[in-house]
Amino acid sequence: MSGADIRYWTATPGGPLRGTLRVPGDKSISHRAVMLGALAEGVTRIRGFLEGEDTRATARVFAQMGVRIEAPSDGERLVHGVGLHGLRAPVQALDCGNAGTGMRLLAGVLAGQRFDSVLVGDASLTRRPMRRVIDPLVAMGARIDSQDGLPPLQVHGGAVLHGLEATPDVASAQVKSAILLAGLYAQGETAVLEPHPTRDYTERMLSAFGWPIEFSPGRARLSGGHALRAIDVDVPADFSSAAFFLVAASLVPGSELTLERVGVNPRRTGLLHVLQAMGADIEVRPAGEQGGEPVADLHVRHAPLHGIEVPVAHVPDMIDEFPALFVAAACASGRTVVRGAAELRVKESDRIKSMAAGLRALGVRVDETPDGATVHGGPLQAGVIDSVGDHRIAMSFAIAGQCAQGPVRIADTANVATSFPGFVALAQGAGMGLADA
Ligand SMILES: O=C(O)C1=C[C@@H](OP(=O)(O)O)[C@@H](O)[C@H](O)C1
Ligand SMILES: C=C(OP(=O)(O)O)C(=O)O
Repeated sequence: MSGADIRYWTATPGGPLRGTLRVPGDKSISHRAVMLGALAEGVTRIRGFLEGEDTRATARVFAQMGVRIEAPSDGERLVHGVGLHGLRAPVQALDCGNAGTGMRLLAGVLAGQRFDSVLVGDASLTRRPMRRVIDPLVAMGARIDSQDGLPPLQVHGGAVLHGLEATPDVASAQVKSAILLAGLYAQGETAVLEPHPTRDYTERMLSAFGWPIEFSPGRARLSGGHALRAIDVDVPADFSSAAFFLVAASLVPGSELTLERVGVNPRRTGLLHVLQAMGADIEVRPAGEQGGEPVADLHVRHAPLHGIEVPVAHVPDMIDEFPALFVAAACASGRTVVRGAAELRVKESDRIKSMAAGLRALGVRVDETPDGATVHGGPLQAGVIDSVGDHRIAMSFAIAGQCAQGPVRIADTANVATSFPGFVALAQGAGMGLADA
């Protein structure tokens, strides 16, 4: 990106956050709804689809393989499924943009096709490790080439896949999902036994699309040779997007905010438990089910936070929320210790390094470790932050700016559109001091 293209935000304390907000649709569910809708028989109607760059990239990839996807209104998609074997060979490389989820799950789908394909991504995605999906898929019979386990991935068509009992070392829903999606095309049974349970959206959605699957936390098992039948998918609001507002309203005196109909799958709500343990006042008001997922209105009021040792068992259930947690920790009294979170180093950026650098620029002491950090709460000063093109880093420092003693200027914020289009307007509407300049 040339200097002239870099977008900046300026975050300043704006006063209490108030009102009722609905954040955009869940990213993980939106990716999967397009994928399974494309491979199903019939027309899948998606409501609450995340209009983010990551999920739109996934929709474009399936359009390149002959799937008709209509967008009758904002957040709505009609996916005209082509059936499990109906995808067509793409003419060009399939561009997943910034999305690890898109690329890793697609690798599983493409491993079972008759045609060759190439998966590419942006500069950040091109640095992210793919061996974690390549190795189990190759063990199932797939043929995938890469340079040192990094994108682009060349997926060769016509491989005969067989089922496998996979025991990945890393707790990753993306790895589990890639294996299960390849398992749809495999002979025999495919099982995944995880080192720690991760989000189970692929399992729940396969079942809703009529594919026989057995699953329980940390375990999933299915066989090839069935069919997917189109359904309607009503996507709940994304907990990871709501997280920024949970932290901001907890930190800013006088705040009282309700986040409506947020997906509260237990594999996503680790931050809720951790913030509550730090003293946050968050009430979870169950609001039934949406798209087969539990949803709740989250009512948050300002409360003073104190540092804690984050229980390692919560780490996979809050993996995308650590940047926001680091800000909560910086504004809390005492120390917050994070361990067992080495996965943060292989996200859109090295999120331990990016958050430590940004917080230090605001005068906060952060001691990094290979798998976490200790954040010492204290006053935040004015400063300039580089988001390094990582959406969650940019939004986290917008929250930090609400508690700082002077303006926090954040460089390179355009990437927020990957997961949270409309963040600035929603944040301003809630009362945050945030200028897109
Ligand atoms: O399966 C998914 O939709 C996701 C899984 C997580 O990644 P890992 O599987 O790498 O932990 C998460 O960080 C990502 O934002 C979405
Ligand atoms: C890690 C993330 O997404 P992905 O892996 O899909 O790029 C994220 O959204 O924080």
